[in-house]
Amino acid sequence: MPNQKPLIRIEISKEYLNFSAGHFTLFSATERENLHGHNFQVQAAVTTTVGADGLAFDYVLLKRVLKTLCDQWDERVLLPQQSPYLRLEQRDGMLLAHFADEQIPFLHRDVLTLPLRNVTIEELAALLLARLREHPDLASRDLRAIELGVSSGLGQWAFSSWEQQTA
Ligand SMILES: Nc1nc2c(c(=O)[nH]1)N=C([C@H](O)[C@H](O)COP(=O)(O)OP(=O)(O)OP(=O)(O)O)CN2
Repeated sequence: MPNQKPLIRIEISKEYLNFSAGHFTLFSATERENLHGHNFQVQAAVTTTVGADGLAFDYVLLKRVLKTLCDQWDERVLLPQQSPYLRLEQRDGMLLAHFADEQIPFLHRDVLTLPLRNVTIEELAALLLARLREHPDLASRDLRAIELGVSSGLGQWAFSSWEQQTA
């Protein structure tokens, strides 16, 4: 067995890693929730190696990246760009969301569209994981696995995970 460095899992779950956002879940081409909001909570765990100095990497860096990502979504209504049920249209300085026979207007300052099929905790977790993975501050880290969780309320989480494929 080659001399492999020990792996360690570092978990970050801080109260301030959250974002308050509005959304509505789309259940079909004709059924959706009313617009409402959650205080979404975020947590993450990374699996990495530990150096000869007993340090994996300064996890403050991970907390900073997670906070930056949360802040980007905070205090906005989140809309999916890739839903099969929702069409987004720019008209008269507004963003119109077309759903079934409804036209839902939003001011640009209040809304953020995301490359998602639906604004669900599972889709939000997957997108946050992708953005964490591609963040330049983490690119040089020897990350072997990442798990990212998003919660829409106490006791309900979705976790998206990535693991380095061994050759
Ligand atoms: N698979 C998913 N299903 C649902 C999601 C989701 O993200 N993924 N989201 C919702 C809604 O956002 C809904 O607002 C959540 O409803 P609810 O469970 O009632 O939320 P509460 O925090 O109020 O939970 P309580 O059990 O009522 O305390 C629905 N489905």
